[in-house]
Amino acid sequence: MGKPANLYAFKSSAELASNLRSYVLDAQNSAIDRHQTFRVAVSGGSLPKVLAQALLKGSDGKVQFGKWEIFYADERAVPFDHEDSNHKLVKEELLDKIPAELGTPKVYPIDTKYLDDVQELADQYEQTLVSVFAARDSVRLPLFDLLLLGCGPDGHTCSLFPGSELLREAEAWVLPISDSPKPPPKRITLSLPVAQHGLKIAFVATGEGKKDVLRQIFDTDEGQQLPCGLINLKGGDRVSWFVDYPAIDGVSFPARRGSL
Ligand SMILES: O=C(O)[C@H](O)[C@@H](O)[C@H](O)[C@H](O)COP(=O)(O)O
Repeated sequence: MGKPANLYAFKSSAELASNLRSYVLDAQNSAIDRHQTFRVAVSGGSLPKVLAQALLKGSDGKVQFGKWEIFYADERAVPFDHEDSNHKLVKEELLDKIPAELGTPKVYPIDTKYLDDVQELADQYEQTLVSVFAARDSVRLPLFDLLLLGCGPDGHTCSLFPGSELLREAEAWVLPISDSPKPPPKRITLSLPVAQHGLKIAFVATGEGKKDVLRQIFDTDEGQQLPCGLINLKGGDRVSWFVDYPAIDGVSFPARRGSL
C-alpha cells in the first residue's frame, strides 16, 4: 500500500481552516523567497469555501495576495456568470472578499471565447500555462508551488475521473473532457502528470460522504489506482491531506489529529 506522508484530521472546520492557513502560508513564504511569486492551482467543489475560511481570517503571518498567481486545477466549460463556473465560485467565496490591504492576486481564468470547443479551451489554457511557466520545450511540466485539490466520493480529483482514458495522457498539460460523470459534462482539467508534479499538493476532504473513498485510498491497494490515490502515491511526502473526523471514520492508516 502507498503510504501517504501527511494525513491531518480535525474535529471542527474552524480547526481545519486554521491549520490549512499555516500550511498555505508556509508554502507561500517559501515560494516568495524562491521566486517572488506564489503560483497556486485551485479546484472547485467545497474547497473555495474552506479556503476563504482559512485565508480571510487569522493573525499568524500575512497572506500576501499581491504575490499570488491563481490558476484553475479544473474548470467547467460554462460562462463566468453560470452557477457551475469554478471561477465564479472562487470569485464569490474568496477573491471578492479579499481586503485591499492584503493585495490583489493575479487570476488566470479560462478564455470563454472557446466554450464551444473543449479541445481548444484546453489548448488555450495550456498556452496560458506556457506563457507563465516557460515554454514547453524548456520545462517538461509546469511546477505549481501549491495545488489545492478536492477528492470526490468516487476518488476523482480535478476533472480526472476513475477509469478515464485521460489518466493515461503523458504529454498534454491541460485536457478537455466532454463526458464528465459529474455534471456539467464539458470541462477542462490539469493532466495527471501536472497534478502529480506540484511542489506541494494539498487535498481537502470533509464529511461522512468521503469516508469510504478515504478508506480505499489509505487502506487498500485498489485505492492507489483512483485519481486521488495516483497523486497521493506519486506525490509521497509532497502531499498533505486536511480532513475532518467524519471523513476518516473507519480509516486505519494513522492520522495526526488536531494540528500540523
Ligand atoms: O470542478 C470540480 O468539480 C472540482 O474541482 C472537483 O474536482 C472537486 O474538487 C471534487 O468533486 C470534490 O468536490 P467536493 O469537495 O465538493 O466534494
